[in-house]
Amino acid sequence: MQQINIFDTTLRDGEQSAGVNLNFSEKLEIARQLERLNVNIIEAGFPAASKGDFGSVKSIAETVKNASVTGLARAVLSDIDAAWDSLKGGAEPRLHTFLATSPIHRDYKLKMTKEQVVETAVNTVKYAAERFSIVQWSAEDASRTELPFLAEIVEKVIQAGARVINIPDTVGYATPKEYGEIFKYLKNNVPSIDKVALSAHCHDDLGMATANSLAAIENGATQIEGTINGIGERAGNAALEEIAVALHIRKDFYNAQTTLNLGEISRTSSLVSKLSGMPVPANKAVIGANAYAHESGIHQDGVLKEVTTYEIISPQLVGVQSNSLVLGKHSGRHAFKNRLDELGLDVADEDIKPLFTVFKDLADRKKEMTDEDLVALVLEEKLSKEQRFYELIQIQIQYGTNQVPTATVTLSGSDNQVIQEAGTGAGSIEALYNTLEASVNGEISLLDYRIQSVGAGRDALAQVFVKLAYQGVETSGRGLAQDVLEASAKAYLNAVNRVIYMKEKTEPAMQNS
Ligand SMILES: CC(=O)SCCNC(=O)CCNC(=O)[C@H](O)C(C)(C)COP(=O)(O)OP(=O)(O)OC[C@H]1O[C@@H](n2cnc3c(N)ncnc32)[C@H](O)[C@@H]1OP(=O)(O)O
Ligand SMILES: CC(C)C(=O)C(=O)O
Repeated sequence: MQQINIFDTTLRDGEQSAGVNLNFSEKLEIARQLERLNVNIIEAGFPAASKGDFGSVKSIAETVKNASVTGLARAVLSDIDAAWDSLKGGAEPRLHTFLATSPIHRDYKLKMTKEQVVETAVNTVKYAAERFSIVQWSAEDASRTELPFLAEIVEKVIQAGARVINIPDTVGYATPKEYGEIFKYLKNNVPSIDKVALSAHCHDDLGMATANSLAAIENGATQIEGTINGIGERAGNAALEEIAVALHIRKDFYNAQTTLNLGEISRTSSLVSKLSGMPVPANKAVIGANAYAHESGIHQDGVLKEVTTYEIISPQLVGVQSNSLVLGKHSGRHAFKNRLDELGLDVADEDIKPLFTVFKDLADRKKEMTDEDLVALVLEEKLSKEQRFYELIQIQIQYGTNQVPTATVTLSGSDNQVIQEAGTGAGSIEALYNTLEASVNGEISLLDYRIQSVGAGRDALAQVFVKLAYQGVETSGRGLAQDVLEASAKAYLNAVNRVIYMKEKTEPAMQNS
């Protein structure tokens, strides 16, 4: 199986993400985590860029023991000197130097002829090779470079002492087929190519960075450069976690492997996201919050029956604790029942169907049904099933800052007779409760009223608790609904029903005694 070296540039190209600025201790913390992840090479920064970069490359080189540390330098002697001064204390001083080769960069940016580009690259690689044990040379914008010229300069820098040749798709322009063909071309047209390792460095401007990196592996690359979470200049770099997991899951196809400790991926991703301030999109491959979450009923049913029906990566592989079946409006009965069982809610089989109907109705109005919602729903249904005498059919409340609040309620009472009442109050709840009191026949004193939201968010369910005295009995009631007024009405009727239920149960026994 082909061994693929992982070159992590989170601290260099990753830090080139707009808005990201990592301080010294943050860089060191990331470098230590990259060591735990077991990457092979850490590009710690661009020593000539600033004093801060110089200092952090130096201390990372001196601290990290299980990975080779490198720094970037232009084809400029003073850049190489700065890199040497920062890296020479490390175990294996290694330089990454680059010069653009494409006509656009030669003509407009560098203002150099082909000959000048070759001469500069060769001279600086020679200079670097006298100092560093390993020199990596990158042909910036290689994917937009004339192939014969690319082959020519690559051969010359190898002769000058480069040990690794990197072929960047600097602006994320290449397609996987084209990018793979560049590696194939170099393999066939550079006489000394077998003396060096070939490296791929892809950007994600067209969303093809991972695919391009894998295409390079198929065509002879043995080193892959990228960043954690794919952060980096513009649309970012290739996401290393995606490439490593793709190689692992599809080893049957790629026949290649990395040394990465895949179980550290989730931790590394969270650390980089936290310190860089770059959130990971929920749908991001491998490490997104939704990567192991199943939302729809058909998928959830499949996963419950056999997890591989819809899961090709086991979450534990990358250090994620477990998958999740998110309950919502797309969920089905299997997942619903499974979650109730997991929560230890004892629901008889015949009660699942009506409960599921209420669940779907609520889920239609909420983004996600939480465990708290389910517990509240089951308790509510159990309670109202046992003690239902008056049932709420409909309420309508009118409230305006300059008008008297008015409530209209429709209930069904014993023998399914329909009761309709209207009333007013000082506030919406009082209008509602005055009207309910008139509907249920008999005086009611409200002793306590509390409202609580179930879960967080604007779409949280409302749970209302009341304590009241009715027909000489004090009791409590609870109501759950999306709306606070509906929950209030349900809580009130729940308490009234309890009193009637208690009286019905206890009075015959009293009469017989
Ligand atoms: C594709 C990549 O990601 S490459 C890495 C990009 N990263 C960075 O640029 C971050 C660090 N950079 C910096 O801090 C600064 O740009 C520095 C310190 C390197 C240079 O700063 P300045 O001297 O002010 O130059 P400035 O950045 O404005 O322009 C870049 C100069 O380098 C030249 N240059 C660009 N690439 C190279 C190269 N590989 N080799 C030699 N010269 C180069 C440009 O042509 C330009 O030269 P000019 O001044 O003669 O026109
Ligand atoms: C310096 C090189 C490797 C680079 O970052 C690029 O071309 O994107």
